[in-house]
Amino acid sequence: MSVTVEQVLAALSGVKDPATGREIVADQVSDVRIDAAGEATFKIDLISPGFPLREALEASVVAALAARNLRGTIEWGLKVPQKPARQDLNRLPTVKNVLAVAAGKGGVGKSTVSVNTAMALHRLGAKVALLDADIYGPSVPKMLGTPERETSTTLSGDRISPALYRGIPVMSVAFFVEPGNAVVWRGPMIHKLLKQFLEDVEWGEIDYLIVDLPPGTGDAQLSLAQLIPITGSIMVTTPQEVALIDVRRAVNMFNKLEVPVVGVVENMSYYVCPSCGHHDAIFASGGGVALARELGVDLLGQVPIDNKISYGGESGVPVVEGAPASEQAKALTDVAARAALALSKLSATGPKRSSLLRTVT
Ligand SMILES: Nc1ncnc2c1ncn2[C@@H]1O[C@H](COP(=O)(O)OP(=O)(O)OP(=O)(O)O)[C@@H](O)[C@H]1O
Repeated sequence: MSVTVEQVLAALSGVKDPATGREIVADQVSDVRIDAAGEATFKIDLISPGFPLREALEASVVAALAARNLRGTIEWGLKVPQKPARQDLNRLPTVKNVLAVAAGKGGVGKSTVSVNTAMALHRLGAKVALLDADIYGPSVPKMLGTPERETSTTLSGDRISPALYRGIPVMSVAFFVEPGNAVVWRGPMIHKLLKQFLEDVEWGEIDYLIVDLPPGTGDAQLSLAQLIPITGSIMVTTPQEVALIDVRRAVNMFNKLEVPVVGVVENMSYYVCPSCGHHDAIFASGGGVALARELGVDLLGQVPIDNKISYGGESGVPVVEGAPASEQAKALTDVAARAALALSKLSATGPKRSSLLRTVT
């Protein structure tokens, strides 16, 4: 008996995306076709790259078809949802989502997480760009090595094309500020420069613009977070309680700005003994887990302290690119996939604010 396109769609009609709870036939199933042997093939667009719930979705699809004595071949695609329209988001009309990477204090690995998140999502098939807005220590270009293309202005002079590193468009304060002159540049000039990055840069069609914010919660951070149309933010911390206090302050800032905090990354979580593989919590343990619970957000991952990661930063080849099969790269790739999923869920289902506003004054 030959199957029809209508039968396949009818079978799939009850299947829901486990991330959003919405029926996939609404806008994720396309291109249903039946070959000469009567076998069905169709495309399902996932809402985020490296989709951790893909197996669950696949199982529901197979079960729904089997319930009607049907079978089919799935071709997986990627369609990242557009963030909900907000007035200030018009500044970046070709960018679907802006993910800010923030930290309560310096040196916790915020730039390392930014660069590896961008690289990991790029490797998973998303269109990614990276904005280094860390006015105090713009380190993104150094962490990415030599650019394939430098930044330049267009012939008309009113548009800027970003530099290209490993296939990722990048803009950085470092391209315009001599390292020793950063102090002179702070304040209104930096603000103006970043405004230009948002309004005059030809980012192209982008699923996720990753923004490396400066650490802390001072006036500079506040004005940047207001300037940049952030869809959601992730907080990078180390496990010690003293780092966590600063994170709470930073989360409070985002809450005041109504920017959802989508998750916490605990960096330098543990050390893996290279001889025996034992995991040692050299600083403290459980801080990130407790913080995520307190905020009512996901713990996006615990990243080990490891010289592969620091070497990746020093050498200009991020660990997710240089040693993709390593435990360290997998931990960082998981962080990226979970952050992307959280953002896509926000865009697909509307924002949910962190509960911190209720718990911290
Ligand atoms: N998980 C890790 N394992 C080993 N080294 C790490 C790890 N994370 C970060 N580092 C190293 O720690 C240093 C600080 O990291 P990074 O520059 O990413 O921090 P940051 O929070 O962005 O700092 P800043 O406040 O200067 O912007 C770098 O030398 C980096 O390579």
